Amino acid sequence: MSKPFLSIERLTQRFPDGQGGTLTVFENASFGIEKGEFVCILGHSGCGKSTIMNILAGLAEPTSGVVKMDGLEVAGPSLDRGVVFQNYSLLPWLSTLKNVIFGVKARYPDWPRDKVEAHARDYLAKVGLEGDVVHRKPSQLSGGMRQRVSIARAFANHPKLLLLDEPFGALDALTRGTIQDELLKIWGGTEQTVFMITHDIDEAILLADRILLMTNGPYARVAESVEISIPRPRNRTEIVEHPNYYTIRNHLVQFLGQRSKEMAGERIEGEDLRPETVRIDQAAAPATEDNPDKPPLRAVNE
Ligand SMILES: Nc1ncnc2c1ncn2[C@@H]1O[C@H](COP(=O)(O)OP(=O)(O)OP(=O)(O)O)[C@@H](O)[C@H]1O
Repeated sequence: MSKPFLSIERLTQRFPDGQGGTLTVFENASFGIEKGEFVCILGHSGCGKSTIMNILAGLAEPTSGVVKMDGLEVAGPSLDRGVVFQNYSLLPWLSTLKNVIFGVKARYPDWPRDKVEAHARDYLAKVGLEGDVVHRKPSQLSGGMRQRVSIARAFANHPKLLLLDEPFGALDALTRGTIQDELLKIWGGTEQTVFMITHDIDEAILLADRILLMTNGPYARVAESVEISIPRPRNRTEIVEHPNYYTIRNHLVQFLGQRSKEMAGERIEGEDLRPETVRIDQAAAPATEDNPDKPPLRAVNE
């Protein structure tokens, strides 16, 4: 089998637990992400999602294991990997436009000034920021606008991998909805691979090709990889009509509400613990007479 674009191999993270012992957040976690995939990760607070993201970004080193992108080991941060955090991380002394230009200049040092500026404006326009607003400083923008700038800045740099750590966590539901749509639009036109942490099940179903489900820690595991068998383009109002929507949603709710806790702390021996692939497709296998209300669910081990 050929290696995926991003390959997480036997990742283990231990921290001192503050009482003279060791906390094992996860052990021998392995999974892959294909080029162009949009993958969300769901799990309860403290299971280790941000730790995984920081390792993928090259901002932290695991206790053991490796991450490879395009076959090369991730060691330290790189412009090939863009990160968007919940707290925006814009440069407060620069205007909106200059915040984006700053990143583009670093990425494409040979581009002439006007090309850099046009490119930055183009990406800001894709998230609905045009006109005078691009000259405002971050402190003069609303939370939703600031997050749009962060997303425009990240996409404008064409990173091979985009890491989003709960980018909409601090936004109200309406703004969140609009920016999710913008994110889908901006991602749809690229080959970009996205790995995103969210706590919002509906957001994950709307955006993702695949959702990774983590059990509670310690010894958390990426237990399942749930394929979102709903065609694109998707939109918030129509997606709920799809026959797979509620079956997938119920599966995720059940995992997070019950199974993630039942499996908590379970230490599984193994060198290479991979998630089980779950495909839920009502259309492919409709409910039968013997089994009228239990949706068919196929779990495939890869
Ligand atoms: N530098 C550190 N030193 C010690 N323990 C740490 C450190 N960083 C994280 N942890 C612990 O590792 C575990 C995983 O933390 P992490 O932030 O990755 O969780 P998370 O799933 O992202 O949580 P949330 O959803 O609340 O952001 C937690 O128990 C946390 O307390």
